[in-house]
Amino acid sequence: MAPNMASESVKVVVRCRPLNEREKAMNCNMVISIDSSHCQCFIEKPGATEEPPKQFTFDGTYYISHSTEQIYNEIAYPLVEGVTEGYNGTIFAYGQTGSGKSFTMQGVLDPPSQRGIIPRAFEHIFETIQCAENTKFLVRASYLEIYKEEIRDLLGKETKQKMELKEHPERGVYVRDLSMHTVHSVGECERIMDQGWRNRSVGYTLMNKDSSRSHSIFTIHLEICSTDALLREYQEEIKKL
Ligand SMILES: Nc1ncnc2c1ncn2[C@@H]1O[C@H](COP(=O)(O)OP(=O)(O)OP(=O)(O)O)[C@@H](O)[C@H]1O
Repeated sequence: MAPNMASESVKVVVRCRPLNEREKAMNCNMVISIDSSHCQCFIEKPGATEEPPKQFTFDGTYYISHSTEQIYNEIAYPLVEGVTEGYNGTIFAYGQTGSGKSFTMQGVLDPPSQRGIIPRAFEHIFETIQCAENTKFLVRASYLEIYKEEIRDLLGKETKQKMELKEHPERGVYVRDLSMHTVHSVGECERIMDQGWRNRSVGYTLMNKDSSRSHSIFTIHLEICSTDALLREYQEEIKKL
């Protein structure tokens, strides 16, 4: 873990992907190099070798040799651990088309080290649930897409229907009637993720032949309840009778 990372509530990390087929065919060179131990990223200006590279510092820097497993363990693990303790957490993947957002969040099955952050979070949460004593968990998932300024429920009955954005004085901003799906296992979560993924708006861009063309938000809602508290409540009710 990079120095001071544990104390930051917002961490910004950068991941560099390998050249794609199109870039290789155009004989492009890598212009990025990374010093992971100092969380630094260097960008050279192509053709200007005499100019010093531009230097940027992040909370974490990952090169083409790094796996999603490593990113999960260093960045996402503490955040998801916080969620299992009742805190809110968000992982926000940002970058131009073809930069590797889906590769990082959704991931691939092979090699296993490149499984995505979302399925790793499912596994992490269900492992916690299995080990927890005297605690009951309710896990629900929702998945929406924002495409051309319109919101769609990727897990709803009518995935093309435009949803409404609302604001509540206590709950904050929310999407009215967004479907929530109770999940009991990692497998069920994966099925829901795949189902929503198939409903996304996709298309071709010059940088990515399988571009998703939209923004999407996958949310895992976790309700945690101590069974001791439940038992006490139940005993109180019995006393009243
Ligand atoms: N770290 C990586 N290692 C190997 N291949 C990668 C890596 N990152 C991305 N790729 C490959 O690059 C291509 C584009 O990645 P991806 O679809 O994840 O981009 P994206 O940012 O989600 O794009 P869009 O916004 O257009 O949906 C994919 O073929 C993906 O497999």
